Formats: sequence, C-alpha cells, structure tokens
Amino acid sequence: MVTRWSEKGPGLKILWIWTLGTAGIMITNVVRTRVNDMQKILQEEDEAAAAAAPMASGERNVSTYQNSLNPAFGCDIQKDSVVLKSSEHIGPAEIGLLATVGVTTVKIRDSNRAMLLAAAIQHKCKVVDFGIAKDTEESLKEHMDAALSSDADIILTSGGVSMGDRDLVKPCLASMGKIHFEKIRMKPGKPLTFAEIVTEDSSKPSKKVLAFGLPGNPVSCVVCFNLFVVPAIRSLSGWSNPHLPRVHARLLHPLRGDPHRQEFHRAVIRWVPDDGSGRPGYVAESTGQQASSRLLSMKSANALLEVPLVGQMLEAGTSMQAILISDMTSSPFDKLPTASNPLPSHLFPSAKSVSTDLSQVPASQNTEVKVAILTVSDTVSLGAGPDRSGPRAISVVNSSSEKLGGATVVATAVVPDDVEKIKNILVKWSDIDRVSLILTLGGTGFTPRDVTPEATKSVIEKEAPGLTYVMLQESLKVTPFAMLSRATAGIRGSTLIINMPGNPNAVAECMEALLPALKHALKQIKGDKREKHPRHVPHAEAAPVDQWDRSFRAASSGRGCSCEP
Ligand SMILES: Nc1nc2c(c(=O)[nH]1)N[C@H]1C(S)=C(S)[C@@H](COP(=O)(O)OP(=O)(O)OC[C@H]3O[C@@H](n4cnc5c(N)ncnc54)[C@H](O)[C@@H]3O)O[C@H]1N2
Ligand code: MOO
Repeated sequence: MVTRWSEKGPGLKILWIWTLGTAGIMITNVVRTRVNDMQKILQEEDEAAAAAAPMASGERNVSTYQNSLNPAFGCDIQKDSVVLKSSEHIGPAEIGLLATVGVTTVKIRDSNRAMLLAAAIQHKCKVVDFGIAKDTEESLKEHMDAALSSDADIILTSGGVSMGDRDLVKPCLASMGKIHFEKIRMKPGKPLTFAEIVTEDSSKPSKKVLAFGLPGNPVSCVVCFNLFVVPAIRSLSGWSNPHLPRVHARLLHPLRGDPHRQEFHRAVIRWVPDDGSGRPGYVAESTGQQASSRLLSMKSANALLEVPLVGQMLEAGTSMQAILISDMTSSPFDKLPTASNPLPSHLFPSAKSVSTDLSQVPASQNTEVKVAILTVSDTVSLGAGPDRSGPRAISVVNSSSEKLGGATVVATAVVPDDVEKIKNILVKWSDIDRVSLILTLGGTGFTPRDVTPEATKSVIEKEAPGLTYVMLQESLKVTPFAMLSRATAGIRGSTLIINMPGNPNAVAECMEALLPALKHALKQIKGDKREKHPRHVPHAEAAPVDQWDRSFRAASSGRGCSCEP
C-alpha cells in the first residue's frame, strides 16, 4: 500500500482507493465480468428504449450484441502476425483476440490513480493515496476503514461500481453509510455512486464523510470527478457558487444526441469573432470518438457539452451549454488568427456585420472603400448616454467619401471599454468582413478604463505612427489636452485601423489631418506596388535641402553649432 501526502497548502483531505482488481488480471474473468456488465446495461437501455418507442431497424439490440461477442476468430490470423501492438487500446474485441492467440494475462495500466491524484491536488486538496484494494469484501472493507480513520472529508474510489459480480463498492458503501444515489442517467458515468458515511471512532468526534464511488472507466472517472467531486470540494471549501461555469457554444460539426442518457460530450471550445451567427461567441469541436475507455477523448478537452436528449443528428451551428472543465486562458485569444492565417471561412458561413445604427448606412455595400466605425464607450454601451461620436464619424466619412476613394460606412458597433470586446470586433471586421478602414472612437486617454490602444496594438501587424503624429499635430491646434490621447494606428491584413479620441468633435478634427494621404494609404495597403505618392521625387534627383541635411553637413565640417544656418 502506498501512502503519499500532498504538500500543497491547507485544503480538503481526499482519500483515494483503487478498487478494480490487482495489476495482473485474468483475461477470462475480465471478459466475463465486462460481458455481464454490458449485457445488463444494454438490456436495461433497450428495455427503456422499447418502452419509450418501437425500435427502428438497424438499431442495436441485445441479441445482435450477444452474437457479436462470439466471432469466429482464427481464420484470418497468420502465424507470427502481430495481433495487437503494445500501445493499442484493449476493448472486448481485443481481449477476445488475445484469448484466441493464447494470451491470458496482461498488465492493466492504472491511469485513474495518477489522474485523480493530479486532479485533486489541482483543486487544492491534500491527498492520501491508499493504493489498490482487491475485488474482495475483506480487502475493500480494510481499505475503507483505513480511509475513514484518517480524518478525510471525501473518499474517492475508482472502479468496482458496475454491475459485475465482483463490483463490491456499492454493497461496501451501503454497509457503512447511506447511499444517496447509485446510478445516474448520464453518459459517461452511469455507475457513479454517492454515499455519506458518519465516522464512529470513540476517540474522536464523529464526522460526516462524502464517499464517491467513481466508475473505473478512465473517462467516466474523470468526467464524474469534474461534475460531482469538484463542486463538492468547492462547497466544502466555502465557495458560494461551487458549480463549474457554463457557457453557450455552437457546434462546428453535426453531432448525434443520445435519446436516453444525458451525454457530456468531451470537446474543445474556443472564442471566435463570429460563431456563425454573425456575432462573437464560443464554438465547440468534439475530441472525437467518445468511448468511456478512450482517454484520448479527454485529452485537450476543456469543456463537456451538455448534448440535448434527442435521438437524432444535431446540425452544425446548434447552440448548447458547455461546462468548462479547465481554464480558458489558452483558448480565446492567445492564438489570434492572423491575416496570413485567418479563421477558416467555411466555419463562418453567415458572417454579417454587427451594426447598431444602420439607418445612416447607405444601402449599397458594393463599395471600393468599406469603412467600419467602432464607438468604444462604457457610458454609451450601458445605454447611459447617447452615442454622439459614432453618428458624427459616419457623416464625416460620407462627406469625405470621394476624397477617400469612394468610402462607405458598412458597419458600426458600440462596445464597452473592454480589451477582449474591442479585439473581437476589430478581428472580425478585418479578417472576415475585410473592411478597408476601421475608425475607433474613444478610450484612448489616461483613465484606467481607456484600453483602445492596447486592444488595437494586440491585433495590428504593422504600426502606422505617422498617422497618429499628424492627428496629434492637428488636434493640438484645437486643445492642449490632445496630448492626452494615446491613440495608435496600424495595419492588419488589408485593413487600416485608426484610433481617434472619443470627443464627438475629434473625428472631424483628426480626419481633417488624415485626408491628404488616406486614399493613397488605403490603395497601398491593397497591394498596388506602383502606387507611390503621385508627386514622389526620386532621391537621386532631389536637392539636399532639408534642415537635417544642412545641420549634418555643418556639423561634419566642424563649424560651430549644427543648428546654425
Ligand atoms: N482632436 C481632438 N483630440 C483630442 C480631444 C479633442 O477634443 N479633439 N480631446 C482630448 C482629450 S480631452 C482627451 S482626455 C484625450 C483622450 O480621449 P479619449 O479617447 O480617452 O476619449 P474618451 O475619454 O473616451 O472621451 C472623451 C469625452 O468625449 C465624450 N464622448 C466620448 N465618446 C462619446 C460618445 N460616443 N458620444 C458622446 N460623447 C462621447 C465624453 O464626454 C468623454 O468624456 O483625447 C484628446 N484628444
Ligand atoms: O478627459 Mo479629457 O482630458 O476628455 O477632458
């Protein structure tokens, strides 16, 4: 028996016992036990299904399943051929195959132990590992008693809760305490058992211990740990809301719903600028084959999709609840799509511009220079004040349309001073809607909430400091406070993004400064190599007339101050 203490800070103490047999296991027993289990489960499900609806042709039934357990092995195995490689998954068919070629014992890897230890430690528990119990009443009782006397708050067991004749955890828990539930209509994790045991040690005050009989199938085990044990740990630790957070996510592909049991489908969800509805949101992708023994389905999964109870295909784009089982720090925007590696367009078939005020947007979107205007303001987004800057920007663009090369405002939106929300819409407008010019209004100052330049800098690929320089130069003529704007400008893909101060007058003042070069700038971004400045004078023909040049020559000739003419 191994006993190990976690050194991680104070926390709940979790005891864990591994109960499903010993490391070396007789294949014949495993087969018999598993077959019995499966037949019972399948029979129950089919009876339930038959009661609910007549069975459609082609659906699984008990007799066809039994037949499949008696295949005619042998005719296709050549001498010396490899029937299984060491890394291959062993299911009932593989066990049958091994038995056919005379292999009756294999080493079963104990993946659940490491997994549960890591998971409990991650949730700040002190963990005592009670090792492996045999599939006997005595061994199980001995381990349980040891666990109970060690002052634990929660006892976790893994395995031995199915319906095989050697699955003894349920009777053991029943003999020691009160079982609250011993089967759940969920997939995976059906055999999960939960009991409360009150300790009866005369030397100590009695105490209530929560005991979870987790399924032995690795995926079921870890799914049940997340859904049931984590909230219990949090609740005992005093969290006011111990539940795992849920978000809505849209499927990126079709998925079949189970008609009888609530499926918790392992998936990777991530935040995208357009989830298919034209708005930013989470999209979900299955981790693949969901067999409860296939730990690979858990690998990299950050969410469990609560698949609706329907016995039919759910279309791509269906929205459902996703329970977050790991933090999302690596998903939403760490790997922002870039212009050279944009989000796949097939995932966003109905990408539409988010527009809050289309009344002023001209009907024709077929324009040479598409402009989008983003008002960044907590006040306006909360509805606590009217947006005066956005409409001003629309009229400025419309009145300068020709000078901008035929500009039309195709989208407008209002977001609060929130980096993620600003980034989302900038990425969507650049990568999906491919607008030529985005003007952001507001959030460029010095207050803690002003983050527009930070959001912009994180999405642009090239900076355009000249534009902010001339905007500042021009704005300083209007107000000395212009120096308080930290506005930035830059290029993402073929989109030019320019921050402007929030003051409703600022957009006109700044546009005034930019107009002489903006049309030209937008053409250059589109990639016309010949599109140099029309009055560009090649350097070789230009007279060296600038101040810096004169100063440099004066300085190098060693005559007095370089600033003197
Ligand atoms: N060309 C100009 N440049 C600058 C001006 C200016 O008036 N003209 N103002 C300077 C000032 S002052 C500051 S401070 C900085 C930075 O400004 P921000 O980008 O941080 O602007 P905000 O704080 O978001 O807004 C400033 C002010 O404007 C009103 N406002 C903002 N948004 C809206 C809106 N959508 N509708 C109505 N009114 C809005 C609000 O009263 C804010 O207090 O920029 C200098 N540069
Ligand atoms: O905060 Mo400015 O300095 O809007 O007046």
